[in-house]
Amino acid sequence: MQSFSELEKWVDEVKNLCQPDSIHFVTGDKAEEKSFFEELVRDQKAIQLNPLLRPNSYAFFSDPSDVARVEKRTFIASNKKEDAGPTNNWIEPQKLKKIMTKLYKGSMKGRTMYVIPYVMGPIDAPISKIGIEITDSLYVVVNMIKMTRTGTQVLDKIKNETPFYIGLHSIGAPKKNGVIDSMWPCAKMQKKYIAHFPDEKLIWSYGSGYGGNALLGKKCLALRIASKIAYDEGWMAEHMLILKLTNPDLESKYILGAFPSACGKTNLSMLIPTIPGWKVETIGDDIAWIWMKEDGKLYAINPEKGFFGVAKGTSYRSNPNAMKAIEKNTIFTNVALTDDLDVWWEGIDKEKPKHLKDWQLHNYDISCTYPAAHPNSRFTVEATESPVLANEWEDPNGVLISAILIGGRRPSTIPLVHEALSWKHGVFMGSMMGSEITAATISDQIGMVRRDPFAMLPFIGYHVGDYLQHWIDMGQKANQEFLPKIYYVNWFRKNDDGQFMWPGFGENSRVLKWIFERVDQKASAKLTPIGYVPDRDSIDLSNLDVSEKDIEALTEIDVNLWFDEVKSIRAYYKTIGNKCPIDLVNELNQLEFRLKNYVQ
Ligand SMILES: Nc1nc2c(ncn2[C@@H]2O[C@H](COP(=O)(O)OP(=O)(O)OP(=O)(O)O)[C@@H](O)[C@H]2O)c(=O)[nH]1
Ligand SMILES: O=C([O-])CC(=O)C(=O)O
Ligand SMILES: [Mn+2]
Repeated sequence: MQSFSELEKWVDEVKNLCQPDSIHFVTGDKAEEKSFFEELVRDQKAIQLNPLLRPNSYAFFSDPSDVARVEKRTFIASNKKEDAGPTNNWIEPQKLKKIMTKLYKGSMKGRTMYVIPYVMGPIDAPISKIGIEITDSLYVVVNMIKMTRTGTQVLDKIKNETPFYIGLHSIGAPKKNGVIDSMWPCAKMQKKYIAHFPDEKLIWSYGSGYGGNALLGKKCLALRIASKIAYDEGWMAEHMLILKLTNPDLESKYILGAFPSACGKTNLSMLIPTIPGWKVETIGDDIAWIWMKEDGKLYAINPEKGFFGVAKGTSYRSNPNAMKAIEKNTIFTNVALTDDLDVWWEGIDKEKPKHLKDWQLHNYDISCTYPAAHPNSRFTVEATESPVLANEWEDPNGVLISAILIGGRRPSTIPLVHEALSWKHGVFMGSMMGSEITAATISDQIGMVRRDPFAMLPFIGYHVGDYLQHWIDMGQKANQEFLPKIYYVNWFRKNDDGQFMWPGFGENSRVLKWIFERVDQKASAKLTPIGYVPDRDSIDLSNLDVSEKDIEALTEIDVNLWFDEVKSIRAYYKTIGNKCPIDLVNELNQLEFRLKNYVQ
């Protein structure tokens, strides 16, 4: 959409369709946010945490059917089926609109309809995008306020004819007269639809109130729709963290990391190095928008303004900076509650109290054997609460990218780190990336390995083959001298007892240091069929508590396992069909050739 009058017309249409009791335009000011939380507490939708322990913080508890993104109910309704590709659910757009229009009819009865003007990206960055979300969920509103730049200044931009993207969201639970609302009203699973119309750049979401299903700026706009816009316009929207790494000589580089949901982006983006003199600061923890400037170099911005992080497993030991960020002004979803109204989850430092309320607010004591917090429990907090936010985090010029990490949960085969031989080989590595399915998505296959190219499988708004070709093309267009190097990292390799061999978290700084020094051509490496791996002297393992045997295993290349991998990638490329880039098939053939000729 292009103009304020179009916006007014759309708001009016939605009002007539969804029939809310009232309409509220979100202004984004502090007094308004405060009154929203007061209303949420008064209506028993949220619990205010103990202000002495966790000031200005609130806990929400979702319906058990509404705890994560639902990929089965997520649709890319492109005009042509072919454009959605083999990795997306597709429905003919007119048919889907018909189904959803029926559902939206009267869906906001008894509720307020909120209009949220927001911008993804610093307000003046060249690739920032304006969005308008209409929602009937106040939970969504308070989360959007923390996660995006929201408010009246965005409407001013629209009045000045800046184009914008619209998204309609309803929890799909009209209030019935005389019936008391539940704490988290939403629709049944079969009625949830997270729909994208990429040809119109339109988002319709119905029936779920959770995270990436409902905060439409995040996965729906900043990834699925933006990935399609980026493909058409020649830039990239990626599921990546952005960090700033500074060495003891105070030289800095910016590094991106694509890991699937619940695979360590937030943790890496704010880690505290265990090696002296090094520093990591955060630019973003989930999404990066990447573009090429006239100098042929690649730059990135974080389109978000906050963190929607996994709570479970977060502790002062694993991620002290996240723990500090969430000491106040935080929204928690599906965590457990202590008797004195603070939060608790599995993996937090504090010992398990004798009594808790679990994430469904049931009494929970030591006799309970199931987890008290949901594995996908989350915190929402503004980036500015982080003690390690980089100064340039909202520089509209973006930051220059030196290296791109990709990775996931692979219990075997993939070593701790290896460097791509070239950009194309790096794209090959990204294309074959696999990971165990985690609790960030509702699935009956949690724990199984699936291919997840550049951690974007659930977020590519078009054909995966075109997406991979776009990656190759971006590298070809860039100034070759300044192309970021690509690294495959794996913090999750396991030993025969099923234990992680690499301590991870702060110790990952050792790998970051090697990468930093590789970019500067200071660290050495061993050339192997799969790429460059660190040799023993080039990676800093001083004062590290890992056995010789495990270090050996972490960097070992098991040729037989790699032959299995090649076979499996070949089968996977078949599923991409004739749009699978020929360059990637060549890379696969070359990998097989190098493996056959490898003498260890
Ligand atoms: N073993 C191990 N676990 C890790 C490491 N880094 C993160 N984790 C665990 O992985 C889980 C998810 O980590 P996050 O950093 O929240 O993952 P994310 O990629 O930001 O997840 P999304 O927000 O879903 O995109 C948490 O339970 C962490 O404790 C690591 O280096 N080693
Ligand atoms: O989108 C969500 O609900 C949370 C998230 O960051 C992810 O799953 O990658
Ligand atoms: Mn994510």
